[in-house]
Amino acid sequence: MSDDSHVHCCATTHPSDDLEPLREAIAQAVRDVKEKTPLAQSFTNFVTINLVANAQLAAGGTAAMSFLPDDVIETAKIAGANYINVGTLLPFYKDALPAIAQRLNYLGKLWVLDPVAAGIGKTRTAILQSFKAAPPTVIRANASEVIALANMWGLLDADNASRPVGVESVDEVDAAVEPAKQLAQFLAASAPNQQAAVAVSGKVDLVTDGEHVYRLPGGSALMAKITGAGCSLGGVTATYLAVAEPLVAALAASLLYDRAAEVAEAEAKGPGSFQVAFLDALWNVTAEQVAGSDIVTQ
Ligand SMILES: Nc1ncnc2c1ncn2[C@@H]1O[C@H](COP(=O)(O)OP(=O)(O)OP(=O)(O)O)[C@@H](O)[C@H]1O
Ligand SMILES: Cc1ncsc1CCO
Ligand SMILES: [Mg+2]
Repeated sequence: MSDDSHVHCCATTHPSDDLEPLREAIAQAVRDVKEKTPLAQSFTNFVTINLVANAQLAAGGTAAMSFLPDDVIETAKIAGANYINVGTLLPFYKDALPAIAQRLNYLGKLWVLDPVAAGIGKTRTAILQSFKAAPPTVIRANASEVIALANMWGLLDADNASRPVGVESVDEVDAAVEPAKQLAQFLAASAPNQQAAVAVSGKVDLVTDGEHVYRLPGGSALMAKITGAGCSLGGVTATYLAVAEPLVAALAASLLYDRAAEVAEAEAKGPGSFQVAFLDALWNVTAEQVAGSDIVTQ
């Protein structure tokens, strides 16, 4: 068998590559969530809060949504991981979110950040700035948000211009490779076991632990036609973070989303039926399908 045919055979059907240990850890994370039904707590936006909870349940976990600091901290004590999404802000968040992040970090509680609309508004900027001193373990965002946050935290050189973006990405995932690596390295430096990850969503998703970069092709363009695809991916990433290390959690969640989106697209007539089919597919996609996905490391 030539090298070419070997690569073709195994990348597309039954993978047998040097990612085998990582694939086994991803499969184990998917199985563990289905078996252990871990609780991941969310402090998230009002637009997509229902989809976040339903996606966490469909992946096999459980959900709890909280906003008041004492509620968040008490729930964090019984949750496996936590999720903060700054999509819709209220005045009290300006003090509450920095205090919550500090307390989570002090207690050693892991959390995932979705810096929705990073760069927009003084309040959001103050909140996201404050997280630099009490960082999450995983960041899940679109490319524009990753670039904006890395800039805000002073992790980039002047070449990477910062500008505010809305909730939709205006950048390609490839433009966020270096910002994502810088962010992951920064998170890892203050993380338990020095392990962290950044997941950048888009047509081809990208996940990095600060050292390695993994590109995840596939999914469906219809994901951009339902609100909360990204927000709920952050929530499901927290569900996996309750049972797995950050890199494995970020990969498992992003790959589950890609496979489930493909199943849903085949059944959907439009965005409405797509969202319903997508939730069903989150439930039905197997650990083997997730772990057997194409993962591009070049
Ligand atoms: N063109 C596309 N093709 C395939 N998958 C896509 C596409 N665009 C987005 N996705 C998928 O949609 C999910 C969310 O990614 P997206 O980049 O839209 O997040 P987002 O901008 O933060 O979304 P939101 O803030 O609306 O929740 C990911 O699973 C990603 O792979
Ligand atoms: C549409 C929208 N507006 C604030 S948060 C949100 C959900 C997608 O990020
Ligand atoms: Mg988003």
